[in-house]
Amino acid sequence: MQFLVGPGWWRGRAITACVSGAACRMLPLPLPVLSRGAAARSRALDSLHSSAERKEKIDMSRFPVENIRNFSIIAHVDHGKSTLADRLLELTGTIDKTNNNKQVLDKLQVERERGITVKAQTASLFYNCEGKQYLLNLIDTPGHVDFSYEVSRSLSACQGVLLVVDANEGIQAQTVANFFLAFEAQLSVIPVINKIDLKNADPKRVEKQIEKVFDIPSDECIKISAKLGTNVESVLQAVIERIPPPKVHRKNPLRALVFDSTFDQYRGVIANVALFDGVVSKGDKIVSAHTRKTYEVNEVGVLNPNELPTHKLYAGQVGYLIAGMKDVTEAQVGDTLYLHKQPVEPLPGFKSAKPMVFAGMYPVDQSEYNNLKSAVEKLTLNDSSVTVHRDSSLALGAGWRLGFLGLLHMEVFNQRLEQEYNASVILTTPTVPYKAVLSSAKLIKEYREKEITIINPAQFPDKSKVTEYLEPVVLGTVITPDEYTGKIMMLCQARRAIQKNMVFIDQNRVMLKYLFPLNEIVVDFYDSLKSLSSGYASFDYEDAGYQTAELVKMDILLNGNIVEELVTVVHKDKAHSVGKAICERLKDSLPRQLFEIAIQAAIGSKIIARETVKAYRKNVLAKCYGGDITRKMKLLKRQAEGKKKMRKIGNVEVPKDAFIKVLKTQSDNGKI
Ligand SMILES: Nc1nc2c(ncn2[C@@H]2O[C@H](COP(=O)(O)OP(=O)(O)OP(=O)(O)O)[C@@H](O)[C@H]2O)c(=O)[nH]1
Repeated sequence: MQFLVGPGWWRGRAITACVSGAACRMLPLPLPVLSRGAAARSRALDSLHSSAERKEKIDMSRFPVENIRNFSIIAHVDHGKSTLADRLLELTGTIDKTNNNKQVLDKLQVERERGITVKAQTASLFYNCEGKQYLLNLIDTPGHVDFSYEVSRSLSACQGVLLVVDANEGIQAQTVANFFLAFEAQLSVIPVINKIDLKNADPKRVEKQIEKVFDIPSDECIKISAKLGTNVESVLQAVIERIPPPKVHRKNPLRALVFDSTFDQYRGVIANVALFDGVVSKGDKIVSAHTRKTYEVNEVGVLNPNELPTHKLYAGQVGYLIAGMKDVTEAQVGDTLYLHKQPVEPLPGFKSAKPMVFAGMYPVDQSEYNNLKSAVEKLTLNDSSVTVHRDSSLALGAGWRLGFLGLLHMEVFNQRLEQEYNASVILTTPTVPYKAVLSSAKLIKEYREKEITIINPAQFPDKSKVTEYLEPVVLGTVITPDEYTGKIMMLCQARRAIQKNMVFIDQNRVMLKYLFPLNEIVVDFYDSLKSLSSGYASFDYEDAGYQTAELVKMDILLNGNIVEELVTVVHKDKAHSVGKAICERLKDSLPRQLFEIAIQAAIGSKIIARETVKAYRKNVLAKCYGGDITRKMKLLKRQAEGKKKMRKIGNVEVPKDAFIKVLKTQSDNGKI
């Protein structure tokens, strides 16, 4: 197998001496005023939040660097990250133990409705062990590939991870992807085999997979049931024993990394920070290395999991900071904050997220443009992996072309706009970022470069002006029970994929690696894979650059007129089937009119698919029995004029809601 980790990498990690687990007390760390158990503490915290006057705050200097552990929980989708986080919050007294604690860190409505984590969440836990007071900063991360940018950013604030693997499903595609994110970041990895209570759980088999694929000895795996709470204490002990404290210097000038941020309409930007050096307190004057703007810190604190103000934050700690940043551009994820009087070298920050799909977004009603603009700006602050370019369209007016990490990401963004900002939007057909190497001197001059990226199909240059087209490709990993391998290989072939590797991770599970054109997997590949493997196969992918491709621009025409919003770029071999699908869908959403409507898909001047909406011949004389002949003539003339007028304009009048319906159906169905 190609990417097994070399032996011994794992054992080199730092280990902090820790006392035996038996002596650890699973108690909440009592604050001076909050010492009567979790319930009292919870009540006290409520009052802390409600009363700005409250003086007693946690003294964070009580947590020296050696008593701090910063870690993320990473896993494949649904392997139990958020449930494990619930149990850790309960065990440390951060929340009361009740039967209602289900994925408490998944706070967004979209997360609760879809049952998935889309946003990484931080929680600081206070834990007493052998007389020592530990500060454990936990970050619960999403599992779906579209949100892996959240995972990689979260890892920058950590020294270790809990790699959770389902005891029944075993290692899946995102387990591998997330493990390598942690491995490349040189973090300590604690494998946790979860759901051992399941009837079909086979932790021994999963241990062997972990040993084979990640070279982690099986005796390092911790077997738990996060749902029932079985053996979860050992996870806390392992965090203390196996994850090293952060390497930081409190005496140095402040260096705080902004690794996430959210927007609160009353308090402005709330930046999640990891302190690499120094100390920050309320009242400090700080500078953003990115914008060079100076701010006064209004509040610092930790997330417990709600905001809990503190006097200060010290190097090694992870918390939040509010400093009157009102404009969304002021709080860049990856920025370094430092003290006004003590400039420092900024931290490396993050590679920016690379969008995989682009779509046009427009307000349903243009009068809503400014409201939508403000909503998009605020939401992109909470989700910095979305890229935004201004755009406009003849039919839909002013809007944006947004870049997303995948279709689920696009759907979630849309849902959040609707739910959190009450915004109603139109999304156009999603497209992947193609490239063209230009041959036309005129175009090269216009674009000021020879190779251009096309994120709007309407701007796809003609073949006569191009040396070659390039399409984005990804290296995909499929993990499946062996019995589905044949069918999956056929599916991959149909998606123009090239096989790169195949390896057995145990007696009956196969890991396949394929190079896929991104366009072929971004929409419905995952659904097809799930349906032909009865839900057992998993899929993940990573960017693998570009390859030459025979691409064509496909226009959709209504009675000979191009519909700009429905222009798509497709591979030459797929043009017919995609064109047919769009025409059929458009036919369903256009009302019949007084004349026939030809819906056509065309490549250049060649029509490749056609549907017809029959004319609705209104019998305007139906109510004129007998009667006056001049009245009949008048009505017939009016009908003819109506037809003539539409034809004369040379355009079909598409009711706006019908048009919106087509665009919405496309993105809802995700079929194109
Ligand atoms: N039987 C059993 N079910 C579990 C256990 N842990 C989690 N689950 C269930 O597995 C499902 C997924 O759990 P989550 O905690 O949401 O998983 P996740 O990894 O956070 O999911 P994403 O954030 O969407 O990737 C839920 O229905 C949980 O109740 C366990 O130990 N045993």
